[in-house]
Amino acid sequence: MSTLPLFPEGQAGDAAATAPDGRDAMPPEQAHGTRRMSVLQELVKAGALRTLDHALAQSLRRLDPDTPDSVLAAAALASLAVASGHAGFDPAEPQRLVDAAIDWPTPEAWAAALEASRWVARPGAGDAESAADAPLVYEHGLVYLRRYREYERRLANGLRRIGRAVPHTGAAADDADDAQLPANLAPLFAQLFPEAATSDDPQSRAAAAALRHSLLLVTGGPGTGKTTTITRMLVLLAAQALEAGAAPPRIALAAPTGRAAERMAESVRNAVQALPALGVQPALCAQLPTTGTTLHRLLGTIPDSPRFRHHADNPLPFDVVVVDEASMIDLPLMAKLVEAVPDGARLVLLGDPDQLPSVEAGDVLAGILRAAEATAPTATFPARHVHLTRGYRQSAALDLAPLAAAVREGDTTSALSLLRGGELSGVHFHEGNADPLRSHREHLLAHWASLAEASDPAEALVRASRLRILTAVREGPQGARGLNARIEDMLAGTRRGAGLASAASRYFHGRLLLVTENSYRHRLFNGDIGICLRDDSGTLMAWFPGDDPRNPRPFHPAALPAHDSAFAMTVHKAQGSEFDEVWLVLPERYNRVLSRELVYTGITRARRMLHVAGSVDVIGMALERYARRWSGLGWRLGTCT
Ligand SMILES: Nc1ncnc2c1ncn2[C@@H]1O[C@H](COP(=O)(O)OP(=O)(O)OP(=O)(O)O)[C@@H](O)[C@H]1O
Repeated sequence: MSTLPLFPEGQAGDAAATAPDGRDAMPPEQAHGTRRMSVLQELVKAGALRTLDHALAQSLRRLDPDTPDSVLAAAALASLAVASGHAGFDPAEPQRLVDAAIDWPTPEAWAAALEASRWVARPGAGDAESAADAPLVYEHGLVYLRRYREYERRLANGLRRIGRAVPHTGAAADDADDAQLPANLAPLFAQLFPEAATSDDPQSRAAAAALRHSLLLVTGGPGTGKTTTITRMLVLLAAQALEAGAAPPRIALAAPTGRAAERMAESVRNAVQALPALGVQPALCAQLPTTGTTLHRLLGTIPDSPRFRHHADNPLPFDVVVVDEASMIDLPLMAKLVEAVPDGARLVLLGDPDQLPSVEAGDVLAGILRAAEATAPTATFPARHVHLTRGYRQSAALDLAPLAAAVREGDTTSALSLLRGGELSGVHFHEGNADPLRSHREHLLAHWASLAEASDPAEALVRASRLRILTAVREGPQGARGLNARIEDMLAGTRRGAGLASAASRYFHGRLLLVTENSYRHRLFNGDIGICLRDDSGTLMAWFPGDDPRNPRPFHPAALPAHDSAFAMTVHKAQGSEFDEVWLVLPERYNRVLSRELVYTGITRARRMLHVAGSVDVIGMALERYARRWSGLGWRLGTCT
């Protein structure tokens, strides 16, 4: 059997060398007169497949013309599933992926065809590698592209390895009570967590668990103290090493995007500054890291390669790896991260599980959490999970918590009555308003025009984060693309001496940019935001944040990786960022991407003021939908069915 060059890693979109010809051979089912059109043909006709998905099915058929139509369709759908955020495709619920009227095979017939196919591997056990010559894997009810099945398997194995190991520093992970601290740390613990003495304080529970366990999950909404807790936990680990006469722990702080890494480092610095007031010695505080890095930088990108310098055979040189915004990490990246964590090191994942899962194959954090919930710490998946619920960042200006809770729970009645009631400070509902660019033109335009007047690029980037339009969709009248085009026209009209003609020039002084692909060469990553401004010599450059926030890095606009404008951006792209004032603009009609996670993620990006523009019907439909993803991770971790 020939091995197919399917889906070069990280370049799924480029692999579509074959354009769909729309002429699918007559499927065996049709030859027997049972259906008029093959499932694959129906999918193509419905416009459900991407070129790449169809090309995969076509290559299988070229290699073996007898491949049943249902297997070809399953291959195309497994490919489409990854692009829709799933790890694999469930043939028992195809309408969850494609909601066109398709004459689907019965789950039984589909399963039988998959089981009999030469293209489909059926590994004997969840942790066994699947045969390299079969491009698909059918396992535990899901059809996977082999590569993604392998990522899932490697991730599960890696998590188990980390969780079972005895941490380098600290007490062994055993079944003793987490709250039982090493006696010599008790005084410091009491200083760090004064509330633990009088109440059941989940922050202190998380820190105590971290002393005993190598794999810790700390979750909670914005401002619930995840970073503060972890900073205090790191103090405990540093103190423990000091007492034992060991070297200080080597600690890495990382996040999936540069922006999130920066925010995390800033929160850690703030938390460290508060430590002396709690009586912590400055010498201990000095051992904590003050900078964060992206996961890509941590793992060491190799130019033009999806592989990293650090992996199982060249692990990261750290004893503790703390990763923020873990809900944004997709399956391939999480698998690579986990494999690069050395034996005996700790991995701490922080995140908000109610946010949107990663756009790419994911729901990884949710899968890990489900497994951690379902198991005792000594079982097959020894992870500790602490969920923080009390919000500490109560801004007097913005009373978001009640609305965020209603949205998170899908409680449409409460969410709408809170929005309409107008009593939450800082929250403004523009019911039925489909065009805030028109209704609030002056206010919005004044903000964008001010970017071009900043004294330097660093100041312009700070100003840029003061206001952002967030959209659910990219296309359509309420989509980021159309709004950006209109905003650019509006700005062109305001520029002195500039007629509309200058709107045609793509790059202009004050244009906000959003990078839409990872470029390891530029060290620019999907979601990074920059601004076009003229430098001292009058040359227009694109400025992006660097390691030092005071010194953004200039790039020639023509040399940038793929990018869009960023005056308006999708909620997906805004994950990990916060803005003083958020305008969440919802589409006029229901769209598949709407879900309660999307609305939750969108509204929780606001720091001081939130505007929601949309209809009651669309909000209601969004809150009814839960962005559940197909994943075998929970099952693979040995606990879920
Ligand atoms: N136990 C506590 N007592 C008082 N203030 C606290 C406590 N824990 C956290 N805070 C404060 O709450 C704010 C938010 O904390 P922190 O940044 O740790 O939250 P977070 O969950 O990491 O937030 P985000 O999700 O935005 O990253 C900070 O100002 C912090 O000082």
